[in-house]
Amino acid sequence: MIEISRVTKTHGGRRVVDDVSFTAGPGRVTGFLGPNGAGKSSTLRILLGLDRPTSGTALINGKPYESLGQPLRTVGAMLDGASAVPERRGVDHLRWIAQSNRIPARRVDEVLETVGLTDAAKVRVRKYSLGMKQRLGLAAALLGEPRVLVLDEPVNGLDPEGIRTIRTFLRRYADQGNTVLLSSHLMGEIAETVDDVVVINKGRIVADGTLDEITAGHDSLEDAFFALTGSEPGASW
Ligand SMILES: Nc1ncnc2c1ncn2[C@@H]1O[C@H](COP(=O)(O)OP(=O)(O)OP(=O)(O)O)[C@@H](O)[C@H]1O
Repeated sequence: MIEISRVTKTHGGRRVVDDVSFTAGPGRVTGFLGPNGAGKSSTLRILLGLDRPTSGTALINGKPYESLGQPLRTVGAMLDGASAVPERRGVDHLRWIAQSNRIPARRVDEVLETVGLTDAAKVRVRKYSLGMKQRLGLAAALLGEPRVLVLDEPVNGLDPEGIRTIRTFLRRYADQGNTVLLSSHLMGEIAETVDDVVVINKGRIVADGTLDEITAGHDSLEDAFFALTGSEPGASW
């Protein structure tokens, strides 16, 4: 369970996150949607303890990230899929994370299998395609068998097959009772993946509900999004 409550973040006097509140619950895939610069990453960074809010609270299973005993066992995060050292082999990247978080080495093989990277495990990350880097990022997020997943733009740059793979995985993961929060500015790709939708624009939440509630009265999530954010197709993304 993720609970964001009245979070505000100010940079140089400007509110880039402005009184943001929403929850993401177990068994659901929640899409955190908004145009570029809307405040998605800033909010997720606060949730994951990488930045401090100016005010408000962001809790994972009732606790701020800093108070989680073994954070990787509670929440898996992918903020940028390509964060591994390019000269490292995929398997070594995962082993390093496992070791430094006291996660058993057997998990490395398991998550490689889960994301379909077993055959590429010994290839250096610099040779990975974007989709393979995203899979590696997901594998790292899954190492600690967390019940909560937070993914920033997980389908960005993926081809349709890569998007389908991630979508199928997240659906299954949520169906097992886990909590999934993912951000995106790609409405078309996300509509088929999410159960709940939170829309942020210029730092403020402009809509929050189930996919059906948000799209009611519109032809698609994309149309709803443009109506809610007042943006034009292609204007900012
Ligand atoms: N450290 C910082 N100092 C100043 N401004 C910042 C800082 N971090 C973020 N911002 C600004 O806050 C706003 C929100 O950025 P953020 O990255 O959260 O948006 P986003 O919705 O994730 O968009 P994107 O998809 O483009 O990353 C932007 O205008 C950005 O320039």
